[in-house]
Amino acid sequence: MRDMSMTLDLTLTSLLSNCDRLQGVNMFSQKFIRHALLLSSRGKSGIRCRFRSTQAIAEKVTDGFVEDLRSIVGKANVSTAEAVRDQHGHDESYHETTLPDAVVFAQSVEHVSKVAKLCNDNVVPLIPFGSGTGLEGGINALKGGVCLDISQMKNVIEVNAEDFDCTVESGVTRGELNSYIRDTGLNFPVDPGADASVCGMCATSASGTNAVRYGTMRENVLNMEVVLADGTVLWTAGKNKRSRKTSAGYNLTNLFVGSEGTLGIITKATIRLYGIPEATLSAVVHFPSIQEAVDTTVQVMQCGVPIARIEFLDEAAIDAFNKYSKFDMKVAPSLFLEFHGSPSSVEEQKEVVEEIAKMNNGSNFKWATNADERNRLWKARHEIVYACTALVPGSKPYSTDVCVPISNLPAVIVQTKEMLKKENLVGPIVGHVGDGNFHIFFPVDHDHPEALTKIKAMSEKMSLLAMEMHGTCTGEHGIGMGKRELLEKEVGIEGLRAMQIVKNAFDPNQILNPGKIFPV
Ligand SMILES: Cc1cc2c(cc1C)N(C[C@H](O)[C@H](O)[C@H](O)COP(=O)(O)OP(=O)(O)OC[C@H]1O[C@@H](n3cnc4c(N)ncnc43)[C@H](O)[C@@H]1O)c1[nH]c(=O)[nH]c(=O)c1N2
Ligand SMILES: O=C(O)C(=O)Cc1ccccc1
Ligand SMILES: [Mn+2]
Repeated sequence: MRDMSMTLDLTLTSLLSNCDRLQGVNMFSQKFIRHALLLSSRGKSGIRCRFRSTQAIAEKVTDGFVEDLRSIVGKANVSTAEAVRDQHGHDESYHETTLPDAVVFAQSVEHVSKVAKLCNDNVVPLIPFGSGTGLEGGINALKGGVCLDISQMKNVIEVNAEDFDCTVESGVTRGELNSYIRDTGLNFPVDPGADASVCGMCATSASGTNAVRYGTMRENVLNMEVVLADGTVLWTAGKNKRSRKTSAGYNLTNLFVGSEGTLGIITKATIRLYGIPEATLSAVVHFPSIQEAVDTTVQVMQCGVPIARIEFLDEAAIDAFNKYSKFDMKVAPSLFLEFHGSPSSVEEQKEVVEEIAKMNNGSNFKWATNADERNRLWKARHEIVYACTALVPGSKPYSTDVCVPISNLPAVIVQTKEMLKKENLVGPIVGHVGDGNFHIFFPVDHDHPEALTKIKAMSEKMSLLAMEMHGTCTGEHGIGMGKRELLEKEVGIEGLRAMQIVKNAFDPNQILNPGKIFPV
């Protein structure tokens, strides 16, 4: 990697030689900027990073640049059509669309590397696009530029069934992978509700309903092929490596997990697989209060039951769930459970959990033993966002995503519910409560900006409460656009600065997904 002074020189050179960017700035400011840049190049100013992060991005997707993109990936794999740019300018959340100038459909890592180099040389923003299912505006092109869609790279490179691992290209989704490996008796259990790309899941450090048993992406990625901003291709744990453990230097794999497209483009991932359990049993149980449902969860976890799924839905979420997925469950705070293991272990887990739930006044246990019933239940759980969205036609999802140590979960959920009542806000609550993680769903209608202001204030309050209770503002959706202002509060100014140093070292020209993660 280049050293920092060289980086700065390059940045300054490209800034000073591209004065078209300064045209909208008045003469006095232009003079000041030039002077400041020259001073900073001589090490006399503390504003270096500032200019790098805010001024270094050019909007230079000219016809010539688009031709250069076409010469790399072929004419058919570049689009500047408005509909295509629109489709790539937003994810599934409420964040309003911001269009890239061009969309490139990469077919190989060589394409990705050459496109990155071209963008870097021309200081053009580059935004990796997995499958567009994110919930924090991660793919919005805040500064225009090139959206790099890597969803067509769909090879499963290898499956090492005997080692319980496999390597996939960036476009393979978790559903596609699980269909592909079905005959091996293995599966990849990490399951955000959507059929996201595995590499996109690495990029957001995704998890979902069964992280409580199998971990999040962080625990399940062994290695990744990554393309850096300047086109360099590397493997985070070394080429062809897939050992379960390593103490070899810095953990680059973990650095790229959760980097949200801001440090590099993940073109392949080597991930862990698990045996499909011999026996599986699902259940639903209802409670008189949220407190009793969540207390049950805490006690189940504290008893060390190796539960595969323990999901909370409050009465508002159950109501939406019933209406959308045609169930008729009791409208009450509920837990959806799943046990995996040998028949005897599943039976033992069932007995312990049933007893704990009954002690907390859980009732109306319904057991789903056959695969069709179970699949119907979990499909509907995964569609809860759409169920909630359907309550307010024309709305888009705003999700909160706090996560706290399990013993603090009952207090945080109960206080959150009280805050909702006080603010007169409607928001179904669902949670991966075994991990101490839960979401409030807020429907956002962009015709009512005042409602969005209120929702944002509530979301911030919740995040601050979670942090106070030793938790995080995002357990699994990432910072994206929505949580940028909370990052410093969570990791402290020193933590934020360390992250910025890492960002600047990997992406000196600030081309990779600009405007994400870091506060504006
Ligand atoms: C109905 C529903 C339900 C859920 C969720 C979504 C939806 C629609 N999600 C969120 C979502 O599925 C999750 O964030 C995925 O990991 C996003 O993967 P995509 O491939 O869609 O990334 P997407 O294309 O949306 O990109 C997300 C971010 O990652 C970056 N990125 C994507 N691919 C990359 C790559 N190959 N290299 C580098 N950067 C890349 C992008 O630049 C962006 O910043 C979720 N999540 C969760 O954790 N738990 C859950 O329970 C749910 N539930
Ligand atoms: O279903 C989930 O677990 C999610 O993470 C998605 C989500 C988003 C917003 C509210 C509820 C659920
Ligand atoms: Mn979730």
